[in-house]
Amino acid sequence: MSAAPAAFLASEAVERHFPRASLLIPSLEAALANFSSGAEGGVVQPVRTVVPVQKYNGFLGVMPAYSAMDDALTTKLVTFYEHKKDSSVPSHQAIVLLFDPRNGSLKAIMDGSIITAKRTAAVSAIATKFLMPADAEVLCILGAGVQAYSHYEVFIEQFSFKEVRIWNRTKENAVKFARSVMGPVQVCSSAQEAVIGADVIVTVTMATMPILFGEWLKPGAHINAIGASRPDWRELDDEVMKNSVLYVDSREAALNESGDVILSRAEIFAELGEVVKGTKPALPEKTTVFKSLGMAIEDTVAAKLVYDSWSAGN
Ligand SMILES: NC(=O)C1=CN([C@@H]2O[C@H](COP(=O)(O)OP(=O)(O)OC[C@H]3O[C@@H](n4cnc5c(N)ncnc54)[C@H](O)[C@@H]3O)[C@@H](O)[C@H]2O)C=CC1
Ligand SMILES: O=C([O-])C1=[NH+]CCC1
Repeated sequence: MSAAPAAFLASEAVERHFPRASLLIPSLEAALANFSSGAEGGVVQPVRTVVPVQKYNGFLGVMPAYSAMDDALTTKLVTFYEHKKDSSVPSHQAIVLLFDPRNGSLKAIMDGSIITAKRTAAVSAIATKFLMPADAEVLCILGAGVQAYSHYEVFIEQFSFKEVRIWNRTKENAVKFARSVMGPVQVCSSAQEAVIGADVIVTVTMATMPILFGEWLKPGAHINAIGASRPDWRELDDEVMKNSVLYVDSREAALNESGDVILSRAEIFAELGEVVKGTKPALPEKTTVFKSLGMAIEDTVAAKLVYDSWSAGN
């Protein structure tokens, strides 16, 4: 007897079954808490394997995870390449494979790019809910790529900022961003101009050297640091790292993969999952950094959401 053929869910299907990042917030909060609960949480997730493709300035990441609570088993394959200016190919491409955990059969192959964009933004929204200052009014986004759009969408839905600012290395992409999203966005000519006075900052660039400097920060600001996922890459300078309370998605990953954490030698205060569980405090009155590297378990719960909706015929 052979297993039923795996379903293929292309990006349109994934989008249809996962139309808003916020749909994933409850299951992501549970997954983050389970991840930070050790063996009791039932999450098995090794630090991802990353294969450098040096000749072409690219990387292949392999991200497997199993969640006993969700009874879901996946692996994501994600490539990330430094953007060539004239490239029509996205810098990040991904697929997620969903297996039947009872027998190892492949149940589905799905586009992973939308999942990556939305689950990352949803995790940042969770961190922001806990860590942003009580009277946050100004949101600043540094970068204008895929993650900038997904973060904007969920942040505008979940919070009520009075002002949104964007800066991008290539200004025309920041202008394009401001023209294509629903609400008003102020395009800034420098990162410094965008950051000064901001309450919540999202760094979503492919920078390998700092683009955010501590001297610009408003005390009490909250930063979601999403890029710089290699041990020798930075988005934040030492002053940001040393003068903030540092939260991470995974301690183990941060100490292996994050240049911002490794090179600054900043002390990790807590995993976000510990804050969700209530075993470590959120300190929204302090200047805080959430250093996100992206976890396989986030893809697992997203793939389950998509597959369950698809198989129910929604
Ligand atoms: N933490 C997580 O879970 C995840 C993190 N990421 C990371 O988020 C970042 C953004 O990803 P996407 O939006 O998908 O990429 P993208 O290629 O769509 O956008 C990248 C943006 O960075 C800008 N940029 C490129 N080089 C730069 C430099 N040297 N200095 C300043 N800006 C620069 C580009 O102009 C563009 O606006 C990347 O670093 C990516 O690896 C991506 C997926 C998940
Ligand atoms: O979690 C993820 O998929 C990634 N993090 C950095 C590059 C891709």
